[in-house]
Formats: sequence, C-alpha cells, structure tokens
Amino acid sequence: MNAYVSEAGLPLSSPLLSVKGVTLEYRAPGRVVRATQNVSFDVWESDRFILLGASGCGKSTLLKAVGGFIPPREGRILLDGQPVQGPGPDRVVVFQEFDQLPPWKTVRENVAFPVRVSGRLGRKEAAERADHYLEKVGLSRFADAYPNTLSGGMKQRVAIARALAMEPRVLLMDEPFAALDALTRRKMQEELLALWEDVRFTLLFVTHSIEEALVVGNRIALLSPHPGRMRAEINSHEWDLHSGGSPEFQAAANRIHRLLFDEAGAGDGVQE
Ligand SMILES: Nc1ncnc2c1ncn2[C@@H]1O[C@H](COP(=O)(O)OP(=O)(O)OP(=O)(O)O)[C@@H](O)[C@H]1O
Repeated sequence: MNAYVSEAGLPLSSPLLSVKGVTLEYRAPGRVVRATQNVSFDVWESDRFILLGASGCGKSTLLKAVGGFIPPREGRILLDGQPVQGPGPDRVVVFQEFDQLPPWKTVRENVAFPVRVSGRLGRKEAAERADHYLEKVGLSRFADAYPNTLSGGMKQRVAIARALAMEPRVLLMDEPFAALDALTRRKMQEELLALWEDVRFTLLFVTHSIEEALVVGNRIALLSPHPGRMRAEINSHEWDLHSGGSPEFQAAANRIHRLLFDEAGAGDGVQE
C-alpha cells in the first residue's frame, strides 16, 4: 500500500468522518424539535473523539445521524469522503443499556452473529473472530455463558467485543459506561484505553461527564445546551486515568465547565 494513501484509497490528510454544518430535527405533526444546529467536526483515523454536552443537547441524536439512522435536515455527513446514506456495518454502536444482547444466544454467538449475518465470514471464521475479540476484553472463559449470568460491566465488554468484531471504520459509543457503578466505570475506561492501544480503532464517544471526556478522548467537541451547537473543540490527549486528582486536570475540567455553561465565556465554534 502507498504510504500516503489510507486503506480506503484516500490521502491520509483527509478526515475519516466529516460532519459539516449538520442540523438535526425530530418532526411530529404540528411539532418540530431541533436537536442540533449547524454542528461541524472532523474525526481522523484512530481518533478518540468525544461529543460532550449537557443532557438533551443532541449528542445521541448526532451519533444516530452518523450511524445513518437520522438524515440531516441541513448539512452533510461524510465517511471516507462518501455521504452517509443509511446504517452500515462500517459504523457500529455500543449503547448504555445492558439489554443489548439477545439473551438466548451465548456470549460467543452474540459476538459472532452480526459478523456472520453481514456476510463477512462463515460460521467457523466468525466464531474464531468472536473468540479473538472476547480474549481482548478478557472474557474468553465466558464464551459459552448466557448474558443473564453476567454482570453489567461484563455485558458491556461483550457489547464492545461484538462491535469490534465487525472491525468497523468508526466505533460509536453512546454513554456506554453511564449505568455502571463508579469503580466499574473507571475500570471499563481503563480497559477501553488499553484496547485502543492494542487495536487503534477510531472512536466517536458520547458522554456528559467532563472527567470521562478528558480521560477517554484525545479530542473533545463541546456542545451548547439544547439545541446543540459547537461551543469549542479542544485537545485532551495529555490526560489519562492517572491525571484525575492533579490541579492541572481540575483546572482543565473547570475550564470546560465554563465553556459549556457560561453564556459570556462561550464563543460558537471556538478552536483551542
Ligand atoms: N424520538 C424523539 N422525538 C422527539 N424528540 C426527541 C426524540 N429523541 C430526542 N428528542 C429530543 O431531541 C433533543 C436531543 O436529544 P438527545 O437524546 O440527542 O440528547 P442527549 O444530549 O443525547 O441527551 P442525554 O445526555 O440526556 O441522553 C432533546 O430535546 C430530546 O428531547
């Protein structure tokens, strides 16, 4: 492969995912809810890109639009330079809820099934790929277990293994750890980062936790309250799970808080 060209044949200077001036709306008879307005950002290969904002600012709606489930009212979403026109196996979502795994399938079947039905691999190869990713999330011993015998954290690990087994262009995560207790949440953040070091997937991650955004992401889009507009985009690669208590980390968190919520301190679309 040419060193200056990505696997998709694009120059490496092109973003993997481009969200350009995207306005999203929900329409019901006599009622329009504008979820986001004129949102733009670029995600590059192997980015851990965070959408951060208050509840109701349209983060999940943006993720759904990137997933191809909601067409933009205005603007464009491009993946590898091509407009997103619907859902596809190149974008897989991990949700917050623990019930995203069919309970009648074993853990291995849960992970292998989407790979198999997408026609990418046969039954045997799909099971092998499932075992590969289950090993990466530390669940090899539970491959033959059923989801109802697993803890919330373990179910989320299965959901992550299932998503990664599809080897998507972008992994979409919608508050995947929000329903976990604080200790498990921290452990899962740690594991996600270790997994990223290993696999180097591209991540688009939604959260309303400033601390989680700083720790998990290398870049963060800050969205204003409803309807979500870009407040700022910041780099966060300098922070990790060990930065937590430091005065610098606290100062960065406070600054983000001001950018998110202070009307006076918020210039739309600020690049930091
Ligand atoms: N199916 C829907 N029909 C109508 N309005 C909706 C629908 N889903 C979401 N909304 C509205 O769109 C706006 C954005 O919602 P969204 O769930 O994207 O926000 P969010 O930032 O992800 O919030 P949270 O952090 O609470 O999940 C909100 O005002 C919400 O009420």
